Amino acid sequence: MRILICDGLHPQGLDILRADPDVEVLAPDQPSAELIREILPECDAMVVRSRTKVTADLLENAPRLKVIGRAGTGVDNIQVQAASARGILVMNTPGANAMAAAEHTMALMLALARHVPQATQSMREGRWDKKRFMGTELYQQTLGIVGLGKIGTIVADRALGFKMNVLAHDPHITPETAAILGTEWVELDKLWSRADFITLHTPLTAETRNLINRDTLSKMKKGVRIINCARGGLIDEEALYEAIVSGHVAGAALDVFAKEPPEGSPLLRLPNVIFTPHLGASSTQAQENVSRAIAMQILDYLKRGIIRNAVNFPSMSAREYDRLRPYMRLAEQLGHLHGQLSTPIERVDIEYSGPELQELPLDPLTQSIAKGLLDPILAEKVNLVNAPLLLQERKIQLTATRTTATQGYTGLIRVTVESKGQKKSATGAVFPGNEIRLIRFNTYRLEAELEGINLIVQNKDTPGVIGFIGTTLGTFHINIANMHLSRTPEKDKAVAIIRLDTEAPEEALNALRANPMILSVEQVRL
Ligand SMILES: NC(=O)c1ccc[n+]([C@@H]2O[C@H](COP(=O)([O-])OP(=O)(O)OC[C@H]3O[C@@H](n4cnc5c(N)ncnc54)[C@H](O)[C@@H]3O)[C@@H](O)[C@H]2O)c1
Ligand SMILES: O=C(O)CC[C@@H](O)C(=O)O
Repeated sequence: MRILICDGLHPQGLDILRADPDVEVLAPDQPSAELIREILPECDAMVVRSRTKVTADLLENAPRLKVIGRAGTGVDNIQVQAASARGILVMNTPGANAMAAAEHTMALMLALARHVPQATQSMREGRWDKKRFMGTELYQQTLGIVGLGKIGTIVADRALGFKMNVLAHDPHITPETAAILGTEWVELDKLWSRADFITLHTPLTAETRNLINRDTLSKMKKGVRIINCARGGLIDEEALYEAIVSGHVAGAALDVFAKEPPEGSPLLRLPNVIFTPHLGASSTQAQENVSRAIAMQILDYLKRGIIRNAVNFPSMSAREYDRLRPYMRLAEQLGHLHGQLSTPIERVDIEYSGPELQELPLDPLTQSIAKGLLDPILAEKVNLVNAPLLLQERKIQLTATRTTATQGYTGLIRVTVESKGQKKSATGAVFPGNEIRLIRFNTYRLEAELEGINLIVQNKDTPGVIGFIGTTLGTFHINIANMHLSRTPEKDKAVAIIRLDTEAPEEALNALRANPMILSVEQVRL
Protein backbone atom coordinates (compact mmCIF):
# COMPACT_ATOMS: atom_id res chain seq x y z
CA MET A 1 0.00 0.00 0.00
CA ARG A 2 1.39 3.36 -1.00
CA ILE A 3 0.70 6.37 1.21
CA LEU A 4 1.46 9.88 -0.01
CA ILE A 5 2.28 12.48 2.66
CA CYS A 6 1.46 15.82 1.07
CA ASP A 7 2.09 18.29 3.90
CA GLY A 8 4.54 18.06 6.77
CA LEU A 9 3.69 15.18 9.11
CA HIS A 10 5.43 14.78 12.48
CA PRO A 11 8.04 11.94 12.44
CA GLN A 12 6.05 9.98 15.06
CA GLY A 13 3.27 9.41 12.53
CA LEU A 14 5.72 8.68 9.73
CA ASP A 15 7.48 6.11 11.91
CA ILE A 16 4.20 4.29 12.59
CA LEU A 17 3.51 4.06 8.85
CA ARG A 18 7.07 3.12 7.93
CA ALA A 19 7.16 0.36 10.55
CA ASP A 20 4.44 -1.48 8.67
CA PRO A 21 5.96 -3.92 6.17
CA ASP A 22 2.94 -3.62 3.86
CA VAL A 23 3.29 0.13 3.52
CA GLU A 24 5.46 2.29 1.30
CA VAL A 25 5.53 5.91 2.44
CA LEU A 26 6.10 8.62 -0.16
CA ALA A 27 6.98 11.81 1.69
CA PRO A 28 8.45 14.35 -0.72
CA ASP A 29 9.49 17.61 0.91
CA GLN A 30 6.66 20.19 0.42
CA PRO A 31 5.53 18.64 -2.90
CA SER A 32 4.12 20.97 -5.55
CA ALA A 33 0.54 20.52 -6.76
CA GLU A 34 2.00 19.11 -10.00
CA LEU A 35 4.07 16.50 -8.16
CA ILE A 36 1.05 15.43 -6.07
CA ARG A 37 -0.99 15.09 -9.26
CA GLU A 38 1.75 12.96 -10.76
CA ILE A 39 2.19 10.57 -7.81
CA LEU A 40 -1.43 10.28 -6.63
CA PRO A 41 -2.66 7.77 -9.26
CA GLU A 42 -0.34 5.15 -7.71
CA CYS A 43 -1.43 5.80 -4.11
CA ASP A 44 -3.91 4.07 -1.80
CA ALA A 45 -3.97 6.85 0.79
CA MET A 46 -2.96 10.47 1.11
CA VAL A 47 -2.32 12.53 4.22
CA VAL A 48 -2.79 16.30 4.17
CA ARG A 49 -2.82 19.21 6.60
CA SER A 50 -4.26 22.54 5.48
CA ARG A 51 -1.85 23.38 2.64
CA THR A 52 -2.89 20.82 0.02
CA LYS A 53 -6.24 21.41 -1.65
CA VAL A 54 -7.93 18.12 -2.45
CA THR A 55 -10.25 19.01 -5.30
CA ALA A 56 -12.68 16.94 -7.37
CA ASP A 57 -10.37 17.48 -10.29
CA LEU A 58 -7.39 16.02 -8.41
CA LEU A 59 -9.45 13.01 -7.31
CA GLU A 60 -10.50 12.28 -10.86
CA ASN A 61 -7.10 10.82 -11.47
CA ALA A 62 -6.74 8.77 -8.30
CA PRO A 63 -8.15 5.34 -9.17
CA ARG A 64 -6.43 3.55 -6.26
CA LEU A 65 -7.15 6.11 -3.58
CA LYS A 66 -9.18 4.68 -0.69
CA VAL A 67 -8.67 7.19 2.06
CA ILE A 68 -7.71 10.83 2.58
CA GLY A 69 -6.37 11.50 6.07
CA ARG A 70 -6.44 15.05 7.44
CA ALA A 71 -3.85 15.39 10.19
CA GLY A 72 -5.96 17.98 11.97
CA THR A 73 -9.57 19.10 12.35
CA GLY A 74 -10.90 21.23 9.48
CA VAL A 75 -11.61 19.39 6.24
CA ASP A 76 -12.59 22.48 4.28
CA ASN A 77 -9.51 22.03 2.04
CA ILE A 78 -10.96 18.67 0.91
CA GLN A 79 -13.95 18.38 -1.44
CA VAL A 80 -15.61 15.74 0.70
CA GLN A 81 -18.62 15.28 -1.57
CA ALA A 82 -16.35 14.52 -4.52
CA ALA A 83 -14.39 12.05 -2.40
CA SER A 84 -17.61 10.34 -1.24
CA ALA A 85 -18.86 10.04 -4.80
CA ARG A 86 -15.65 8.17 -5.64
CA GLY A 87 -15.95 5.96 -2.56
CA ILE A 88 -12.96 7.58 -0.88
CA LEU A 89 -13.11 7.80 2.88
CA VAL A 90 -12.17 11.15 4.41
CA MET A 91 -11.00 11.12 8.02
CA ASN A 92 -9.63 13.72 10.39
CA THR A 93 -8.30 13.71 13.95
CA PRO A 94 -10.87 15.68 15.94
CA GLY A 95 -9.65 17.06 19.23
CA ALA A 96 -6.03 15.98 18.73
CA ASN A 97 -4.94 19.59 18.30
CA ALA A 98 -7.70 21.26 20.31
CA MET A 99 -5.46 22.16 23.26
CA ALA A 100 -2.92 23.80 20.96
CA ALA A 101 -5.59 25.84 19.16
CA ALA A 102 -7.27 26.87 22.43
CA GLU A 103 -3.98 27.94 23.99
CA HIS A 104 -3.08 29.82 20.84
CA THR A 105 -6.42 31.61 21.06
CA MET A 106 -5.61 32.66 24.61
CA ALA A 107 -2.12 33.75 23.51
CA LEU A 108 -3.65 35.89 20.77
CA MET A 109 -6.27 37.34 23.12
CA LEU A 110 -3.65 38.38 25.67
CA ALA A 111 -1.25 39.65 23.03
CA LEU A 112 -4.06 41.66 21.46
CA ALA A 113 -5.15 43.10 24.81
CA ARG A 114 -1.61 44.15 25.75
CA HIS A 115 -0.13 44.95 22.30
CA VAL A 116 2.69 42.44 22.81
CA PRO A 117 3.73 42.09 19.12
CA GLN A 118 3.61 45.87 18.51
CA ALA A 119 5.66 46.58 21.65
CA THR A 120 8.22 43.96 20.66
CA GLN A 121 8.56 45.55 17.23
CA SER A 122 8.87 49.03 18.74
CA MET A 123 11.67 47.89 21.06
CA ARG A 124 13.48 46.22 18.16
CA GLU A 125 13.38 49.62 16.53
CA GLY A 126 15.12 51.08 19.59
CA ARG A 127 12.14 52.73 21.32
CA TRP A 128 10.89 52.53 24.94
CA ASP A 129 7.31 53.63 24.39
CA LYS A 130 5.24 52.91 27.49
CA LYS A 131 2.35 55.30 26.77
CA ARG A 132 1.60 54.05 23.28
CA PHE A 133 0.93 50.53 24.41
CA MET A 134 -1.63 51.04 27.16
CA GLY A 135 -3.68 47.85 27.20
CA THR A 136 -6.82 46.34 28.67
CA GLU A 137 -7.22 43.50 31.16
CA LEU A 138 -9.22 40.36 30.53
CA TYR A 139 -10.41 40.36 34.16
CA GLN A 140 -14.18 41.02 34.35
CA GLN A 141 -14.38 41.65 30.61
CA THR A 142 -17.00 39.80 28.62
CA LEU A 143 -15.89 37.17 26.15
CA GLY A 144 -18.28 35.92 23.45
CA ILE A 145 -17.46 32.46 22.14
CA VAL A 146 -19.11 31.40 18.89
CA GLY A 147 -18.91 27.61 18.65
CA LEU A 148 -18.72 25.72 21.93
CA GLY A 149 -17.10 22.55 20.60
CA LYS A 150 -13.79 21.03 21.58
CA ILE A 151 -11.73 24.21 21.22
CA GLY A 152 -14.46 26.64 22.32
CA THR A 153 -14.93 24.62 25.52
CA ILE A 154 -11.24 24.80 26.45
CA VAL A 155 -11.17 28.51 25.66
CA ALA A 156 -14.21 29.00 27.91
CA ASP A 157 -12.48 27.18 30.74
CA ARG A 158 -9.28 29.21 30.37
CA ALA A 159 -11.22 32.50 30.10
CA LEU A 160 -13.11 31.63 33.27
CA GLY A 161 -9.70 31.16 34.89
CA PHE A 162 -8.99 34.77 33.98
CA LYS A 163 -12.32 35.66 35.63
CA MET A 164 -13.92 36.79 32.40
CA ASN A 165 -17.70 36.64 31.94
CA VAL A 166 -18.19 34.10 29.22
CA LEU A 167 -21.08 34.15 26.77
CA ALA A 168 -21.47 31.33 24.28
CA HIS A 169 -23.51 30.79 21.17
CA ASP A 170 -23.76 27.37 19.57
CA PRO A 171 -27.05 26.20 18.02
CA HIS A 172 -26.12 22.57 18.66
CA ILE A 173 -25.45 23.00 22.40
CA THR A 174 -28.22 23.45 24.93
CA PRO A 175 -28.24 26.37 27.39
CA GLU A 176 -27.99 23.74 30.18
CA THR A 177 -24.77 22.29 28.75
CA ALA A 178 -23.39 25.79 28.22
CA ALA A 179 -24.21 26.56 31.87
CA ILE A 180 -22.44 23.39 33.09
CA LEU A 181 -19.36 24.72 31.27
CA GLY A 182 -19.69 27.97 33.23
CA THR A 183 -20.91 29.98 30.26
CA GLU A 184 -24.14 31.81 29.49
CA TRP A 185 -25.83 30.63 26.29
CA VAL A 186 -27.06 33.62 24.31
CA GLU A 187 -28.50 34.32 20.88
CA LEU A 188 -25.96 35.69 18.43
CA ASP A 189 -27.32 39.26 18.49
CA LYS A 190 -26.91 39.34 22.29
CA LEU A 191 -23.39 38.01 21.99
CA TRP A 192 -22.46 40.66 19.42
CA SER A 193 -23.89 43.48 21.54
CA ARG A 194 -22.49 42.40 24.92
CA ALA A 195 -19.00 41.07 24.24
CA ASP A 196 -15.74 43.01 24.72
CA PHE A 197 -13.82 40.16 23.07
CA ILE A 198 -15.26 37.80 20.47
CA THR A 199 -13.60 34.54 19.51
CA LEU A 200 -14.73 32.18 16.74
CA HIS A 201 -14.58 28.39 17.02
CA THR A 202 -16.97 26.99 14.43
CA PRO A 203 -16.21 25.01 11.30
CA LEU A 204 -16.47 26.85 7.99
CA THR A 205 -19.81 25.88 6.49
CA ALA A 206 -22.34 27.56 4.21
CA GLU A 207 -24.04 28.79 7.38
CA THR A 208 -20.94 30.18 9.08
CA ARG A 209 -19.20 31.73 6.06
CA ASN A 210 -18.85 35.48 6.64
CA LEU A 211 -20.46 35.15 10.05
CA ILE A 212 -18.71 38.40 10.91
CA ASN A 213 -19.80 40.84 8.22
CA ARG A 214 -20.84 44.51 7.91
CA ASP A 215 -24.22 43.84 9.50
CA THR A 216 -22.99 41.80 12.46
CA LEU A 217 -20.04 44.18 13.02
CA SER A 218 -22.52 47.04 13.30
CA LYS A 219 -24.24 45.19 16.17
CA MET A 220 -21.02 44.89 18.15
CA LYS A 221 -19.91 47.16 20.98
CA LYS A 222 -17.59 49.99 20.00
CA GLY A 223 -14.08 48.94 21.02
CA VAL A 224 -14.69 45.21 20.60
CA ARG A 225 -11.67 42.98 19.91
CA ILE A 226 -12.00 39.96 17.62
CA ILE A 227 -9.96 36.78 17.59
CA ASN A 228 -10.13 34.20 14.84
CA CYS A 229 -8.20 30.99 15.27
CA ALA A 230 -10.77 28.84 13.44
CA ARG A 231 -11.19 29.48 9.71
CA GLY A 232 -10.53 32.51 7.52
CA GLY A 233 -13.82 32.45 5.66
CA LEU A 234 -15.73 33.09 8.90
CA ILE A 235 -14.91 36.80 8.61
CA ASP A 236 -15.62 39.17 5.72
CA GLU A 237 -12.13 40.66 5.77
CA GLU A 238 -13.06 43.80 3.87
CA ALA A 239 -15.82 44.59 6.36
CA LEU A 240 -13.44 43.94 9.25
CA TYR A 241 -10.86 46.26 7.69
CA GLU A 242 -13.42 49.07 7.40
CA ALA A 243 -14.65 48.55 10.98
CA ILE A 244 -11.09 48.75 12.31
CA VAL A 245 -10.21 51.82 10.26
CA SER A 246 -13.39 53.55 11.47
CA GLY A 247 -12.42 52.78 15.08
CA HIS A 248 -15.55 50.70 15.75
CA VAL A 249 -13.41 47.60 16.28
CA ALA A 250 -10.40 48.20 18.55
CA GLY A 251 -8.31 45.38 17.18
CA ALA A 252 -8.19 41.86 15.84
CA ALA A 253 -5.96 38.84 16.18
CA LEU A 254 -6.00 36.56 13.18
CA ASP A 255 -4.44 33.14 12.74
CA VAL A 256 -6.45 32.20 9.68
CA PHE A 257 -7.37 33.99 6.47
CA ALA A 258 -9.76 33.67 3.55
CA LYS A 259 -6.71 33.20 1.34
CA GLU A 260 -3.56 31.77 2.88
CA PRO A 261 -1.09 33.34 2.86
CA PRO A 262 -3.08 36.62 2.78
CA GLU A 263 -0.74 38.36 0.35
CA GLY A 264 -1.78 41.93 -0.36
CA SER A 265 -4.49 42.01 2.31
CA PRO A 266 -5.00 45.58 3.56
CA LEU A 267 -5.42 44.12 7.08
CA LEU A 268 -1.67 43.49 7.11
CA ARG A 269 -1.13 47.25 7.14
CA LEU A 270 -3.24 47.96 10.24
CA PRO A 271 -1.19 48.48 13.42
CA ASN A 272 -3.93 47.21 15.73
CA VAL A 273 -4.28 43.84 13.99
CA ILE A 274 -1.90 41.06 14.96
CA PHE A 275 -1.25 37.92 12.98
CA THR A 276 0.10 34.42 13.06
CA PRO A 277 0.45 32.24 9.94
CA HIS A 278 -2.14 29.53 10.78
CA LEU A 279 -0.19 28.40 13.83
CA GLY A 280 -3.15 27.24 15.94
CA ALA A 281 -2.14 23.60 15.69
CA SER A 282 1.59 24.25 15.67
CA SER A 283 2.66 22.82 18.99
CA THR A 284 4.95 19.81 19.23
CA GLN A 285 2.35 17.95 21.25
CA ALA A 286 -0.48 18.66 18.80
CA GLN A 287 1.61 17.58 15.83
CA GLU A 288 2.64 14.40 17.61
CA ASN A 289 -1.00 13.74 18.46
CA VAL A 290 -2.44 14.35 15.00
CA SER A 291 0.34 12.47 13.19
CA ARG A 292 0.05 9.40 15.42
CA ALA A 293 -3.75 9.47 15.26
CA ILE A 294 -3.96 9.76 11.48
CA ALA A 295 -1.27 7.12 10.91
CA MET A 296 -3.09 4.59 13.10
CA GLN A 297 -6.51 5.43 11.67
CA ILE A 298 -5.26 4.99 8.10
CA LEU A 299 -3.60 1.65 8.87
CA ASP A 300 -6.71 0.47 10.72
CA TYR A 301 -8.81 1.26 7.70
CA LEU A 302 -6.52 -0.03 4.97
CA LYS A 303 -5.55 -3.22 6.79
CA ARG A 304 -8.54 -4.05 8.94
CA GLY A 305 -11.44 -2.04 7.56
CA ILE A 306 -11.96 -0.25 10.89
CA ILE A 307 -13.35 3.23 10.33
CA ARG A 308 -12.65 5.95 12.89
CA ASN A 309 -13.23 9.69 12.68
CA ALA A 310 -14.48 9.57 9.13
CA VAL A 311 -16.41 12.63 8.06
CA ASN A 312 -18.23 10.77 5.28
CA PHE A 313 -18.97 7.48 7.06
CA PRO A 314 -20.23 6.59 10.55
CA SER A 315 -17.37 5.77 12.89
CA MET A 316 -17.14 2.63 14.98
CA SER A 317 -14.78 1.46 17.66
CA ALA A 318 -12.63 -1.64 17.12
CA ARG A 319 -14.93 -3.50 19.53
CA GLU A 320 -18.06 -2.42 17.71
CA TYR A 321 -16.41 -3.32 14.42
CA ASP A 322 -15.68 -6.84 15.67
CA ARG A 323 -19.31 -7.29 16.65
CA LEU A 324 -20.62 -5.62 13.49
CA ARG A 325 -18.39 -7.48 11.05
CA PRO A 326 -20.54 -10.62 10.61
CA TYR A 327 -23.68 -8.46 10.37
CA MET A 328 -22.00 -6.25 7.78
CA ARG A 329 -21.23 -9.35 5.73
CA LEU A 330 -24.80 -10.58 6.18
CA ALA A 331 -26.17 -7.15 5.22
CA GLU A 332 -24.02 -6.97 2.11
CA GLN A 333 -24.99 -10.48 1.02
CA LEU A 334 -28.70 -9.77 1.52
CA GLY A 335 -28.23 -6.65 -0.62
CA HIS A 336 -26.30 -8.68 -3.16
CA LEU A 337 -29.08 -11.25 -3.33
CA HIS A 338 -31.75 -8.61 -3.92
CA GLY A 339 -29.57 -6.70 -6.39
CA GLN A 340 -29.65 -9.79 -8.62
CA LEU A 341 -33.30 -10.67 -8.11
CA SER A 342 -35.05 -7.33 -8.64
CA THR A 343 -34.63 -4.67 -11.25
CA PRO A 344 -35.19 -1.76 -11.41
CA ILE A 345 -35.23 -1.34 -7.64
CA GLU A 346 -37.64 1.37 -6.54
CA ARG A 347 -37.70 1.02 -2.79
CA VAL A 348 -35.80 -0.76 -0.02
CA ASP A 349 -37.15 -1.27 3.50
CA ILE A 350 -34.82 -2.62 6.13
CA GLU A 351 -35.76 -3.95 9.55
CA TYR A 352 -33.18 -4.67 12.22
CA SER A 353 -34.27 -6.77 15.18
CA GLY A 354 -32.87 -8.90 17.98
CA PRO A 355 -31.00 -7.85 21.13
CA GLU A 356 -27.55 -7.59 19.55
CA LEU A 357 -28.73 -5.07 16.98
CA GLN A 358 -30.34 -2.91 19.64
CA GLU A 359 -26.92 -1.70 20.75
CA LEU A 360 -24.80 -1.55 17.63
CA PRO A 361 -24.68 1.38 15.19
CA LEU A 362 -26.88 0.51 12.23
CA ASP A 363 -25.62 2.94 9.58
CA PRO A 364 -22.69 0.69 8.61
CA LEU A 365 -25.19 -2.14 8.07
CA THR A 366 -27.53 -0.01 5.98
CA GLN A 367 -24.55 1.13 3.93
CA SER A 368 -23.44 -2.48 3.50
CA ILE A 369 -26.90 -3.37 2.16
CA ALA A 370 -26.74 -0.41 -0.23
CA LYS A 371 -23.32 -1.57 -1.42
CA GLY A 372 -24.56 -5.14 -1.91
CA LEU A 373 -27.60 -3.96 -3.86
CA LEU A 374 -25.63 -1.81 -6.27
CA ASP A 375 -22.53 -3.93 -6.74
CA PRO A 376 -24.14 -6.31 -9.26
CA ILE A 377 -25.76 -3.42 -11.13
CA LEU A 378 -23.15 -0.72 -11.52
CA ALA A 379 -19.96 -0.73 -13.51
CA GLU A 380 -18.36 1.85 -11.25
CA LYS A 381 -16.61 0.97 -8.01
CA VAL A 382 -19.25 0.73 -5.28
CA ASN A 383 -18.20 0.77 -1.65
CA LEU A 384 -19.63 1.65 1.73
CA VAL A 385 -18.77 5.33 1.29
CA ASN A 386 -20.37 6.04 -2.07
CA ALA A 387 -23.22 3.49 -1.96
CA PRO A 388 -25.74 5.79 -0.18
CA LEU A 389 -25.02 8.61 -2.68
CA LEU A 390 -25.41 6.22 -5.59
CA LEU A 391 -28.77 5.03 -4.20
CA GLN A 392 -29.90 8.66 -3.99
CA GLU A 393 -28.71 9.33 -7.52
CA ARG A 394 -30.78 6.39 -8.73
CA LYS A 395 -33.78 7.74 -6.76
CA ILE A 396 -34.07 4.49 -4.79
CA GLN A 397 -35.98 5.17 -1.58
CA LEU A 398 -34.59 3.53 1.52
CA THR A 399 -35.96 3.22 5.04
CA ALA A 400 -34.32 1.52 8.00
CA THR A 401 -36.02 0.75 11.29
CA ARG A 402 -35.03 -1.04 14.46
CA THR A 403 -37.56 -3.31 16.17
CA THR A 404 -37.31 -5.23 19.40
CA ALA A 405 -38.81 -8.47 18.00
CA THR A 406 -36.35 -11.35 18.30
CA GLN A 407 -37.95 -14.54 16.89
CA GLY A 408 -35.34 -16.39 18.93
CA TYR A 409 -32.32 -14.90 17.13
CA THR A 410 -29.78 -12.51 18.62
CA GLY A 411 -29.79 -10.38 15.50
CA LEU A 412 -31.93 -10.40 12.37
CA ILE A 413 -31.84 -8.28 9.24
CA ARG A 414 -34.84 -8.27 6.96
CA VAL A 415 -34.56 -6.51 3.61
CA THR A 416 -37.65 -5.96 1.48
CA VAL A 417 -37.21 -4.67 -2.03
CA GLU A 418 -39.92 -3.28 -4.26
CA SER A 419 -39.62 -3.42 -8.01
CA LYS A 420 -42.34 -3.01 -10.64
CA GLY A 421 -44.99 -3.19 -7.93
CA GLN A 422 -43.65 -6.52 -6.62
CA LYS A 423 -42.09 -7.01 -3.21
CA LYS A 424 -39.43 -9.58 -2.35
CA SER A 425 -38.04 -10.03 1.08
CA ALA A 426 -35.04 -11.83 2.50
CA THR A 427 -34.20 -12.21 6.16
CA GLY A 428 -30.80 -13.23 7.44
CA ALA A 429 -29.28 -14.04 10.80
CA VAL A 430 -25.83 -14.56 12.25
CA PHE A 431 -25.39 -18.03 13.75
CA PRO A 432 -22.81 -19.12 16.34
CA GLY A 433 -19.31 -19.05 14.88
CA ASN A 434 -20.34 -15.96 12.91
CA GLU A 435 -21.95 -18.12 10.22
CA ILE A 436 -24.42 -16.13 8.18
CA ARG A 437 -27.65 -17.70 6.99
CA LEU A 438 -30.69 -16.80 4.95
CA ILE A 439 -33.54 -17.84 7.23
CA ARG A 440 -36.50 -16.51 5.29
CA PHE A 441 -37.09 -15.88 1.65
CA ASN A 442 -40.48 -14.25 1.06
CA THR A 443 -42.76 -16.57 3.06
CA TYR A 444 -40.40 -19.58 2.96
CA ARG A 445 -38.51 -20.55 6.09
CA LEU A 446 -35.08 -22.03 5.48
CA GLU A 447 -31.50 -22.05 6.65
CA ALA A 448 -29.38 -21.48 3.57
CA GLU A 449 -25.79 -20.30 3.37
CA LEU A 450 -25.40 -16.96 1.69
CA GLU A 451 -22.41 -17.69 -0.48
CA GLY A 452 -21.30 -19.13 -3.79
CA ILE A 453 -23.36 -19.74 -6.90
CA ASN A 454 -26.98 -20.53 -6.11
CA LEU A 455 -30.09 -21.35 -8.05
CA ILE A 456 -33.34 -20.16 -6.55
CA VAL A 457 -36.05 -22.35 -7.98
CA GLN A 458 -39.72 -21.84 -7.10
CA ASN A 459 -42.06 -24.60 -8.10
CA LYS A 460 -45.49 -26.11 -7.58
CA ASP A 461 -45.11 -28.55 -4.72
CA THR A 462 -45.66 -31.81 -6.60
CA PRO A 463 -43.60 -35.02 -6.57
CA GLY A 464 -40.75 -35.36 -9.04
CA VAL A 465 -39.66 -31.72 -9.33
CA ILE A 466 -36.49 -32.09 -7.25
CA GLY A 467 -35.54 -35.22 -9.21
CA PHE A 468 -36.08 -33.32 -12.44
CA ILE A 469 -33.84 -30.46 -11.28
CA GLY A 470 -31.04 -32.90 -10.30
CA THR A 471 -31.25 -34.80 -13.58
CA THR A 472 -31.36 -31.64 -15.71
CA LEU A 473 -28.35 -30.12 -13.99
CA GLY A 474 -26.55 -33.47 -14.29
CA THR A 475 -27.09 -33.43 -18.05
CA PHE A 476 -25.16 -30.18 -18.11
CA HIS A 477 -22.43 -31.67 -15.84
CA ILE A 478 -23.27 -29.29 -13.03
CA ASN A 479 -22.65 -30.65 -9.57
CA ILE A 480 -24.94 -29.72 -6.69
CA ALA A 481 -23.00 -28.82 -3.53
CA ASN A 482 -26.05 -28.63 -1.30
CA MET A 483 -29.74 -27.87 -1.39
CA HIS A 484 -32.22 -26.20 0.98
CA LEU A 485 -35.92 -26.84 0.54
CA SER A 486 -38.95 -25.14 1.95
CA ARG A 487 -42.59 -24.75 1.13
CA THR A 488 -45.39 -22.34 1.84
CA PRO A 489 -47.61 -23.00 4.87
CA GLU A 490 -50.40 -23.78 2.36
CA LYS A 491 -48.12 -26.52 0.91
CA ASP A 492 -48.89 -25.46 -2.63
CA LYS A 493 -45.55 -23.91 -3.59
CA ALA A 494 -41.98 -24.71 -2.71
CA VAL A 495 -38.58 -23.15 -3.07
CA ALA A 496 -35.22 -24.82 -3.53
CA ILE A 497 -32.00 -22.94 -2.96
CA ILE A 498 -29.40 -25.01 -4.70
CA ARG A 499 -25.71 -24.31 -4.27
CA LEU A 500 -23.76 -25.22 -7.39
CA ASP A 501 -20.08 -26.01 -7.83
CA THR A 502 -20.04 -24.25 -11.19
CA GLU A 503 -22.22 -21.69 -12.87
CA ALA A 504 -25.20 -23.04 -14.83
CA PRO A 505 -25.33 -21.92 -18.47
CA GLU A 506 -28.44 -20.19 -19.78
CA GLU A 507 -29.48 -23.40 -21.64
CA ALA A 508 -29.59 -25.29 -18.34
CA LEU A 509 -31.72 -22.56 -16.75
CA ASN A 510 -34.06 -22.61 -19.77
CA ALA A 511 -34.30 -26.42 -19.60
CA LEU A 512 -35.45 -26.09 -15.99
CA ARG A 513 -37.88 -23.29 -16.87
CA ALA A 514 -39.42 -25.50 -19.57
CA ASN A 515 -40.99 -27.71 -16.87
CA PRO A 516 -44.54 -26.38 -16.23
CA MET A 517 -44.21 -27.32 -12.53
CA ILE A 518 -41.34 -24.85 -12.19
CA LEU A 519 -42.49 -21.28 -11.59
CA SER A 520 -39.19 -19.42 -11.66
CA VAL A 521 -35.48 -20.08 -11.87
CA GLU A 522 -32.90 -17.48 -10.92
CA GLN A 523 -29.16 -17.81 -10.60
CA VAL A 524 -27.37 -15.58 -8.09
CA ARG A 525 -23.65 -15.24 -7.34
CA LEU A 526 -23.08 -14.42 -3.70
N1 LIG B 1 -6.04 27.57 13.63
C1 LIG B 1 -5.80 26.29 13.64
O1 LIG B 1 -4.70 25.85 13.36
C2 LIG B 1 -6.89 25.35 14.01
C3 LIG B 1 -6.59 24.17 14.71
C4 LIG B 1 -7.61 23.28 15.04
C5 LIG B 1 -8.91 23.58 14.65
N2 LIG B 1 -9.16 24.71 13.96
C6 LIG B 1 -10.53 25.08 13.57
O2 LIG B 1 -11.23 25.46 14.75
C7 LIG B 1 -12.62 25.25 14.55
C8 LIG B 1 -13.23 24.53 15.75
O3 LIG B 1 -12.64 23.26 15.89
P1 LIG B 1 -13.15 22.23 17.02
O4 LIG B 1 -12.16 21.14 17.08
O5 LIG B 1 -13.52 22.94 18.24
O6 LIG B 1 -14.46 21.70 16.28
P2 LIG B 1 -15.77 21.08 16.97
O7 LIG B 1 -16.47 20.38 15.88
O8 LIG B 1 -15.43 20.35 18.21
O9 LIG B 1 -16.61 22.37 17.37
C9 LIG B 1 -17.25 23.20 16.46
C10 LIG B 1 -18.48 23.74 17.15
O10 LIG B 1 -19.08 24.71 16.30
C11 LIG B 1 -20.47 24.59 16.46
N3 LIG B 1 -21.18 25.22 15.37
C12 LIG B 1 -21.47 24.69 14.16
N4 LIG B 1 -22.18 25.59 13.45
C13 LIG B 1 -22.31 26.69 14.23
C14 LIG B 1 -22.94 27.95 14.04
N5 LIG B 1 -23.58 28.25 12.92
N6 LIG B 1 -22.90 28.84 15.05
C15 LIG B 1 -22.26 28.55 16.20
N7 LIG B 1 -21.67 27.36 16.45
C16 LIG B 1 -21.68 26.45 15.45
C17 LIG B 1 -20.70 23.10 16.56
O11 LIG B 1 -21.93 22.81 17.18
C18 LIG B 1 -19.54 22.68 17.43
O12 LIG B 1 -19.89 22.65 18.79
C19 LIG B 1 -12.74 24.52 13.23
O13 LIG B 1 -13.00 25.45 12.21
C20 LIG B 1 -11.35 23.95 13.02
O14 LIG B 1 -11.08 23.72 11.67
C21 LIG B 1 -8.18 25.61 13.63
O1 LIG C 1 -2.39 21.51 10.17
C1 LIG C 1 -2.32 22.65 10.60
O2 LIG C 1 -1.26 23.25 10.81
C2 LIG C 1 -3.60 23.41 10.91
C3 LIG C 1 -4.69 22.52 11.36
C4 LIG C 1 -5.96 23.22 11.67
O3 LIG C 1 -6.31 24.19 10.77
C5 LIG C 1 -7.08 22.23 11.83
O4 LIG C 1 -8.19 22.50 11.36
O5 LIG C 1 -6.84 21.19 12.45
